[in-house]
Amino acid sequence: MGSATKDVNGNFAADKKFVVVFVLGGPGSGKGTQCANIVQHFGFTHLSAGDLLRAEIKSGSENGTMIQNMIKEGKIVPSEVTIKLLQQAMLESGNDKFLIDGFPRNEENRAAFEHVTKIEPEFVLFFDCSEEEMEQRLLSRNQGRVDDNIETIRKRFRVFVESSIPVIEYYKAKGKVSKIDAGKSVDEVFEDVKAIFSPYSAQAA
Ligand SMILES: Nc1ncnc2c1ncn2[C@@H]1O[C@H](COP(=O)(O)OP(=O)(O)O)[C@@H](O)[C@H]1O
Ligand SMILES: Nc1ccn([C@@H]2O[C@H](COP(=O)(O)OP(=O)(O)O)[C@@H](O)[C@H]2O)c(=O)n1
Ligand SMILES: [Mg+2]
Repeated sequence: MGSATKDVNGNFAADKKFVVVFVLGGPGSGKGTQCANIVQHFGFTHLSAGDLLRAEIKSGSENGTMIQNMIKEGKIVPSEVTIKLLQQAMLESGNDKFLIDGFPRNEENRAAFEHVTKIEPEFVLFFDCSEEEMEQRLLSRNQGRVDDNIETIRKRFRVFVESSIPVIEYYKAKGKVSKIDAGKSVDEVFEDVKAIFSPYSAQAA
């Protein structure tokens, strides 16, 4: 049970009780799909940075236009915006175990989150998938997303290679990355995911 208290700066500096798993992988690698499965089996709260940013656009926030433009271009929104949304969602959830999906996506995201929250991830789940497969999946995702078109997809692949892979390498050097072959079927991937999360099953509701 987490007592999700904030300190005076509105951050989690004094609270070490949160369990955070970063869920990373290229666009279309299956992060959201597998997080939904993990939530059901292991009692985590799923926070997708992309979903939070899209909700912020819909809410009519003053940052909405900026966020929308960045997403259309496949660019990474400044950390302060995304981290604020993540912190709010963590506090509102009342939970103490989180899957943070699609974050940190670059070095700025990573360093700022660590600085502001003082939270170190338990581990990083990395969904490894070929660009050919991810492209197919994104082009048939059919969620009406402004960034699921071939032009933006190519830009997102470039951002993933140039900015997000270095974050995965950073955690790999710390021995924190669990890499999953995400090119298989949803059920097969979840079998591998389950094996990684089994130490957490005793804590599930
Ligand atoms: N293992 C899989 N095999 C085939 N299609 C998948 C698989 N995992 C997810 N998908 C589909 O691919 C698309 C992208 O998955 P999603 O979970 O949204 O990925 P991400 O969050 O990494 O972008 C969705 O339409 C989803 O239903
Ligand atoms: N940490 C993050 C995560 C997403 N985003 C933005 O949101 C877009 C969609 O992210 P997403 O995680 O929903 O995308 P998928 O990898 O799930 O396809 C990204 O391409 C970025 O423009 C961001 O700026 N910063
Ligand atoms: Mg997603």
